[in-house]
Amino acid sequence: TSTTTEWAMSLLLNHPAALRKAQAEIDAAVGTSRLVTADDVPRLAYLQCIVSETLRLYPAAPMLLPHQSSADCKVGGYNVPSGTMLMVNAYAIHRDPAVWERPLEFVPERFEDGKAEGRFMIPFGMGRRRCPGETLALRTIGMVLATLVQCFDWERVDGAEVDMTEGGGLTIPKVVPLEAVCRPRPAMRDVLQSL
Ligand code: HEM
Repeated sequence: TSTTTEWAMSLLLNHPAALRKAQAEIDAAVGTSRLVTADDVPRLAYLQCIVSETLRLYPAAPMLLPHQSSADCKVGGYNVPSGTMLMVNAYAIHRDPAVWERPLEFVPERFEDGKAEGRFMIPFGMGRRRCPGETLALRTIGMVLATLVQCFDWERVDGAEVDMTEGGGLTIPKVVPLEAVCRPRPAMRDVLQSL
């Protein structure tokens, strides 16, 4: 959850227009006289698009978790004997140019108005062993992002692009942890001071 939030904020810092659009959406839906709440998050359609696009580009478990075939089976024409360890490359599936236009670019709009419906995305796996923490994770990421975007103006350190190098392994950490400059938004000062 924290890794995905860090990728999302990194992407927003490198795409200030998307950050402004998310802030405008929250201002219109929630205003600046109170903090965004968990009940608001489902109504923040663009914010959800940002989370989806982040999970498409940087799925926290890029190879899902290892599975093992419980019986001999055939997958995509390959014979898979019982007891074989199987890895699913969700990272490659999410960046497949046959499925996604401009697959390497951050374009949250591709998820707007159900446009991406039917496209195959599996950041939480699928089937019986699908991630049971999905709802909690999506709610947490949505709430944290919405609060950070509503309460603060964000800038890159010295204006330099945020480094997006990906670390290897079972998860997909940022090699260079995100550093950013945040300032309380003047319109939110009263709300923040009353906390
Ligand atoms: C962005 C956040 C998260 C992502 C991307 C994610 C992704 C995944 C993936 C890909 C799997 C493997 C699914 C498969 O075997 O095909 C998994 C399994 C699992 N996840 Fe998550 N997860 C996230 C957050 C969480 C949270 C917050 C919790 C718990 C509070 C959680 C609990 C679990 C558990 C217990 C399993 C094992 C399920 C099983 O094998 O039956 N996950 N997750």
